[in-house]
Amino acid sequence: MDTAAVEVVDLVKRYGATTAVSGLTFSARRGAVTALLGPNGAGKTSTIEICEGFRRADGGRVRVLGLDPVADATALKPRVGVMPQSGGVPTGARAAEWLNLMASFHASPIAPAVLMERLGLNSVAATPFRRLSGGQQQRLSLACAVVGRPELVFLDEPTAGLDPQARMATWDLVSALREAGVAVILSTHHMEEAERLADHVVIIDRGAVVAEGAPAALTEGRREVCFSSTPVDSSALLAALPEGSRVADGATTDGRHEYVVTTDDAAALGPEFLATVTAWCASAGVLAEDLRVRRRTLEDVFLELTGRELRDQ
Ligand SMILES: Nc1ncnc2c1ncn2[C@@H]1O[C@H](COP(=O)(O)OP(=O)(O)OP(=O)(O)O)[C@@H](O)[C@H]1O
Repeated sequence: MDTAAVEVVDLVKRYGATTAVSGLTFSARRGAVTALLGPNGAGKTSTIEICEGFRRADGGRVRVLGLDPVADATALKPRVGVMPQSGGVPTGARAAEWLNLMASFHASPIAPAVLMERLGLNSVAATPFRRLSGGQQQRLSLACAVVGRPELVFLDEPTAGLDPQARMATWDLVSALREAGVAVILSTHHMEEAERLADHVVIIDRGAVVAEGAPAALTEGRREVCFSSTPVDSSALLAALPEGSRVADGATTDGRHEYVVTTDDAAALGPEFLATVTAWCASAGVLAEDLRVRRRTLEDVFLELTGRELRDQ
């Protein structure tokens, strides 16, 4: 039982000339929630589908519950739940009938009625899949993924497009799975989702891991000094700060500017750094309004690592 739930080493996946995954390495613990975060096209779905045994890798090594997802697919099937990004249920299948059928394939499933209730699907129990709303389709796919009490479940963007109530119900279910000892691998674009649910976050960009750790560890010690004022000479402020500092200058609609000052060396952003910023403001005759030292969020860290610009993949 001490093997990882999922172990991915130097994974490579190509589609023709596109390298979707290029040397990706991470591992996911049993009984923990691991979130894969990354911009569109980062390679999350490709990685998940290889772990699910739906796609073959072009290089590297993947182990799921200690087994090979393709060669050992039969042994893994009853132990692993899968919620794909879309589909997975025949369009004509009625919600409750399909979930009952999925439950019948497992030795000791969760009662389908309990899942239907928990995920707010009772009112559409007799509705064919194609007539469900997008959010209802997702919730039915989630129910199908977990009904067999899997040891490991893959959830590819489980809350994309869900309303706040459905998102909360999904988060509660993921937390309950974790408490029951299930390993959950989820891909998401929601930073709050990763921060609230994940024990371990893997930030992926251009097919490789750019950072990983517990959400608190990823933001640990990362701070920035923020203030607003009339426009200042930000390059002069930068020159007064230690090497590795950065000053972001954002104009606001009322003609004032929001300044965000930070440094690459997290340990350097202490009382002296703040004093240097305020001393410079004093010398330049600048009244720094709303001055504060802010802890950086996972979203700040994510954008810093993966960039702010939209990409043409
Ligand atoms: N079947 C395919 N054929 C060709 N290219 C593909 C295929 N599937 C994915 N790709 C490409 O591989 C890259 C990675 O895609 P992937 O879906 O794995 O990323 P992702 O991180 O899941 O993205 P998103 O957040 O948008 O779902 C993208 O450039 C995508 O266009």
